[in-house]
Amino acid sequence: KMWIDVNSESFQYSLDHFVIPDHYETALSSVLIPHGVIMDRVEKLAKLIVQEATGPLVVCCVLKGGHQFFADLVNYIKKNVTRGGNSVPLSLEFIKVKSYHNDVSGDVKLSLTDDECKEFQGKNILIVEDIIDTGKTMVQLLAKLRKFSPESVKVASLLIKKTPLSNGYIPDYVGFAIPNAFVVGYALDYNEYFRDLDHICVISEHGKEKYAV
Ligand SMILES: O=P(O)(O)OC[C@H]1O[C@H](OP(=O)(O)OP(=O)(O)O)[C@H](O)[C@@H]1O
Ligand SMILES: Oc1ncnc2c1N=NC2
Ligand SMILES: [Mg+2]
Ligand SMILES: [Mg+2]
Repeated sequence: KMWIDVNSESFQYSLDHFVIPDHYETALSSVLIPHGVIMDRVEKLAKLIVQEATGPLVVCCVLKGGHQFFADLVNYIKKNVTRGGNSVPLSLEFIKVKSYHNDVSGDVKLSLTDDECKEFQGKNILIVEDIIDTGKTMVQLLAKLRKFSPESVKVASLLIKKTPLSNGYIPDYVGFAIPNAFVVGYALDYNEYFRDLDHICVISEHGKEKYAV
């Protein structure tokens, strides 16, 4: 199978079994993916990506939510070599995309100037995202990037959500498929809260009310 399928019944851990920042204790309902498991999966994704790399990569972080996965993935990529024993030269790009208010997807706001896009022309791009939920962000981002005729574009997303709202987009590399719940932590936020939480957790109803905007 391409990814680890997280079915909510057998995978949710009690908050009591992990170190959780005091300031978030009452705003979370469970730990879905502990930080250590995330790191072990990211290490494997890095190995797969390097094995399939055919030359230098432009690794593109989709801010803000993608930053932690991007940082850890790039660190692991640097430790790997291709099947032919070659290391993979990397250059790094950062683009900011925003569409969520509370736990609802709105208009996708893409801050990508044409100058920045010139960096992508004729290059092998790896887009790094935290989650594919409805798929709106990625479909719109890919449409914009394709206009700058890159050599190739691949997408790595740590998570994909099993939601009826999905437009069916599936990335090239996926860490975990998660249940249809709003998750936070490992740079995933709810109105900018929880990015400072290491584990991927399910937000509680109290947390949604407490941090609603
Ligand atoms: O598949 P979709 O339904 O489009 O949702 C996924 C996107 O939404 C979130 O970004 P958000 O708008 O919260 O901005 P952020 O990355 O700054 O948190 C997330 O980081 C993905 O980029
Ligand atoms: O579950 C989620 N948690 C945080 N951010 C997002 C989510 N789904 N789309 C964006
Ligand atoms: Mg995002
Ligand atoms: Mg967000």
